[in-house]
Amino acid sequence: MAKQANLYPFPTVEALAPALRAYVITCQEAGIQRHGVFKVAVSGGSLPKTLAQALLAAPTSETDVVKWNQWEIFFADERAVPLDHADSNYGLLKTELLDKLPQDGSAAPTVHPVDVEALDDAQELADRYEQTLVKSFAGRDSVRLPIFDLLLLGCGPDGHTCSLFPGHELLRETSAWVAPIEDSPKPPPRRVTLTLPVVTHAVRVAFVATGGGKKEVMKEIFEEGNGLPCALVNEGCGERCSWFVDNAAVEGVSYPRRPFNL
Ligand SMILES: O=C1O[C@H](COP(=O)(O)O)[C@@H](O)[C@H](O)[C@H]1O
Repeated sequence: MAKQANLYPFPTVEALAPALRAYVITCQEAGIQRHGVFKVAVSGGSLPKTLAQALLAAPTSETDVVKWNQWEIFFADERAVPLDHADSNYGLLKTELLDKLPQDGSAAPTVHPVDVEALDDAQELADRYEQTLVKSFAGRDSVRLPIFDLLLLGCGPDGHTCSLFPGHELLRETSAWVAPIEDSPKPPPRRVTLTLPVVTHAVRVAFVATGGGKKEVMKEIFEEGNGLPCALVNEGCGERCSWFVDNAAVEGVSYPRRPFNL
């Protein structure tokens, strides 16, 4: 039987953050070993804050190093708004994390925001972002689907991830890498998102879900699935998928927990 997604619960976000850091650094080292860079896509929402807590912490050993200059950061989804808009996932990551890195060149990841020249046309915005991926991944995967070293994802209270929403036709997309959405049920309505095949093709996928507000949907994802986007990622990735959660988010959820060990 295929192995299932890993569920790692922690008492608090403070306890979760060092484990998330260790996991990301392991993925970073694997990516650098494979192709000299670490290609990671990140979500917006509550993720960047927890990620910053994990990655901005002081190193605890010689190998506990975030090699920012070898990171290539993409966005798992983005809203069609200017990059300094309050709804921008890029803007959020910048405020929470990128602006807090040393600005002297010693920690300068390559960051790939969407092309703001195309904000008025979601299809064009998606096509241009797909071209950004094609350029970055070309020659390496030659190139049915890009293979991210890691996707860092959030889980909405309705079970959405990226901008893939429950029951939406986008869940049936099979050929695009990046797709537009004009009718997101969560505002703002116009967005672009990595598609499900790209998400499930990543080397590793990590969800971060914290707080009691997530516990009903976590129960549904892990006990029933119900075709929820997060459950589809679990099914598509199996053990390549890991969930970093606090106890509040999984209270009452029947699913085997794993102790976090790398
Ligand atoms: O709209 C979005 O929501 C999801 C989930 O956000 P959260 O605040 O519930 O963690 C997020 O992962 C996605 O990137 C964002 O565009």
